[in-house]
Amino acid sequence: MEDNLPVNVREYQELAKKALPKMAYDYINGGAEDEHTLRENIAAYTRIILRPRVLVDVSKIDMSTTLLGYTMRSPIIVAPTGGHKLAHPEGEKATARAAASCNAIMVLSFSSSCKIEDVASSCNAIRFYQLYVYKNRNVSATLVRRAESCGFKALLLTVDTPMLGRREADIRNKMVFPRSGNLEGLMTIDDHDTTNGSQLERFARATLDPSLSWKDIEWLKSITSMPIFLKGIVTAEDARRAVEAGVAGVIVSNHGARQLDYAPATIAALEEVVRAVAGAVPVLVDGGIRRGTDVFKALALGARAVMVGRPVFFGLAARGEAGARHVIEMLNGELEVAMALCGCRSVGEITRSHVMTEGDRIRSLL
Ligand SMILES: Cc1cc2nc3c(=O)[nH]c(=O)nc-3n(C[C@H](O)[C@H](O)[C@H](O)COP(=O)(O)O)c2cc1C
Ligand SMILES: CCCCCCCCCCC(=O)C(=O)O
Repeated sequence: MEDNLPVNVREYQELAKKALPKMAYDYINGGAEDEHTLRENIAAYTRIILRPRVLVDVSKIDMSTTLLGYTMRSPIIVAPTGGHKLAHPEGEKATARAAASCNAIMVLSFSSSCKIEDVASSCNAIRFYQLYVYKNRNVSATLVRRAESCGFKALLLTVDTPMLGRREADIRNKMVFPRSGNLEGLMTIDDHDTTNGSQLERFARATLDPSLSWKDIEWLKSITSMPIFLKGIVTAEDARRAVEAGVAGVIVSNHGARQLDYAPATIAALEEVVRAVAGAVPVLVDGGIRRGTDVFKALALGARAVMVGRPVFFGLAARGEAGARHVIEMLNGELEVAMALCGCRSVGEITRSHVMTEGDRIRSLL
């Protein structure tokens, strides 16, 4: 057993910063433009207060929850993040093993540095696949088919990235993204311009399909039988359209504040989306979750589950598979304590009355 293991996500972030080259750390940590939304994703959680309930028998806490009929040990899912080989040579295979050992669902990114097949064979687990749509639809369709035949159980279509947000640290660092084995034989990336800006941004501009629109959900349904979630919804209007389009779930996400700066903090947008969806499909949320209490707050505001991005990446960078696993376990442990101290024995007992938002405080003064 190592001495002085980190005791929270913030300490993992510090270790990751020491362990990684600047270009990699800045890519993982950074957000778009002024990084206002990046700060707000975290700050908005700090403005929500918990309302503890006492004298409840909490000798048994059950954090399990279900999604699409799958039972998870806790409502924490590993968010899709690209390029895990930036953090560790084993890349997404290490993250997949970490998630599987915690019985947590991992969403494999379309821009993963390991092949879909290698991640699938690295260990047994329920996994979802995240999709971007390329201008060459056949490439995306092929990757979807490969994910489905590898046993992935759901598809998360990321809808907030018709083009890449301006991540100024990546532009400054001339960010170079690890090659994805997934594109071998499907697409060649000829980028000889090593002098200027972010290579990832150039590649995204050359390949992502900015014409993707609501009508393409039908196309996606026609090429897969996996249930489809839309990732990147932050308004009631889009949430209602998503339900009308017949998706299996909605993910309140601003892409970890890497796309549109001054988009709302996700925890601030969650209730609006939950109300609009009105129970038709499960609502998930990601962005800024660094504590078990954050998970608790998201569930109290109506999320079925949460996804966690950078914290797991930091764990992987700091201590490989063991670090990624420890991050998930720490968040689980913190959630368990939060539930006990709020008098909740199961996630079903976490209710809106367990939190007080800024809006609640203002309304109580009127
Ligand atoms: C380094 C990094 C890479 C990411 N890559 C992807 C990706 O390939 N596809 C995607 O849909 N979202 C991607 N995201 C966004 C995450 O899925 C998620 O929305 C976000 O990380 C949640 O915020 P958090 O990091 O504060 O937990 C990425 C985020 C980071 C930090
Ligand atoms: C194999 C590279 C695929 C590039 C597709 C678009 C770039 C997305 C990069 C990952 C991402 O979403 C991020 O936030 O970073």
